[in-house]
Amino acid sequence: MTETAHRCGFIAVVGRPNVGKSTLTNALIGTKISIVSRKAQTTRHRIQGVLTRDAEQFIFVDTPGFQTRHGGAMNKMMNRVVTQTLADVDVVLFVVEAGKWSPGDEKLLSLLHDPKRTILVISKIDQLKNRDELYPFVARIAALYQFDAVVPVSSTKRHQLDQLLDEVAKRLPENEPFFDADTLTDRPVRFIAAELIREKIFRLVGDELPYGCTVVIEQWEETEKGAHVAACVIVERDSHRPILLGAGGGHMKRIASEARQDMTKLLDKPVHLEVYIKVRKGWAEKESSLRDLGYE
Ligand SMILES: Nc1nc2c(ncn2[C@@H]2O[C@H](COP(=O)(O)OP(=O)(O)OP(=O)(O)O)[C@@H](O)[C@H]2O)c(=O)[nH]1
Repeated sequence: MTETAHRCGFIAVVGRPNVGKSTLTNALIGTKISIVSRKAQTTRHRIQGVLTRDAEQFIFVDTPGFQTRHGGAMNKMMNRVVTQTLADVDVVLFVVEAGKWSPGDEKLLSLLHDPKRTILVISKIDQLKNRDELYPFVARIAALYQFDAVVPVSSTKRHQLDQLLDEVAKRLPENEPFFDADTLTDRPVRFIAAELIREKIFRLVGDELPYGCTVVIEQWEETEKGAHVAACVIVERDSHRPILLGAGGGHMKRIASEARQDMTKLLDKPVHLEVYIKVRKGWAEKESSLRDLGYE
């Protein structure tokens, strides 16, 4: 490949809770998500978002939570999952809050093992009262681990985000884009919200539920303080309803709760979410039904 070859790869953002991982990821990729979540799940990683530039495609993946609270076997197992994810991606962004190094950071650091692909991101630098503190802080962490690069950022003020992307880009492998531009969307949040519910359904009961399932947002009331969303999951057969509900409605509760959490992050405000199930027999075959649901 030539020097100008296209680059594409997977990136994991790790750090202890509250260091600003989600804010950073959202600031980097915006709300551009892949509408091929169904397909994406069959790969090793769960795709969180994709950023496409002329010469690079950045695919951000979810990293399972790092566990320090549970001891023994549980802890070991969780940490193995984290280590595995980090070993599978092309670039790791290790996020540490400016001026705040803690035992939690140190534990997580011990799970990293390929320094060539790991960038130390110092977050929330806008909160630092004295910029002179930054250098000794970085030096202290860099002494513990051989990071490949260090980039201080502010996600809220959008400082140094392009520099960070440039550092990531250099470390992505030469690949053609994995996603076509037209499978990526910055369609309105309502669409993304429906997509989030659909994604949870596929993750939880995708194997048991045939293709005939769609999600329609029926009600959307949003104020500065919060949002009230009512969504309807349309299935093809009566027999699909209990699959979706699960024992004691457990599946549906989990789907709604996880989707609500994601929507809260997306909208950055509290969300009240109601999810209903409707059976519309044979909807997938009926042209008129498809038009009702917004498909042309
Ligand atoms: N001032 C400032 N605050 C930030 C910045 N980035 C994140 N924050 C704030 O830090 C808090 C935590 O941010 P999150 O992005 O939720 O952190 P996280 O690491 O994803 O947290 P978990 O989901 O708990 O792991 C929020 O209140 C953010 O608004 C930044 O660049 N500057």
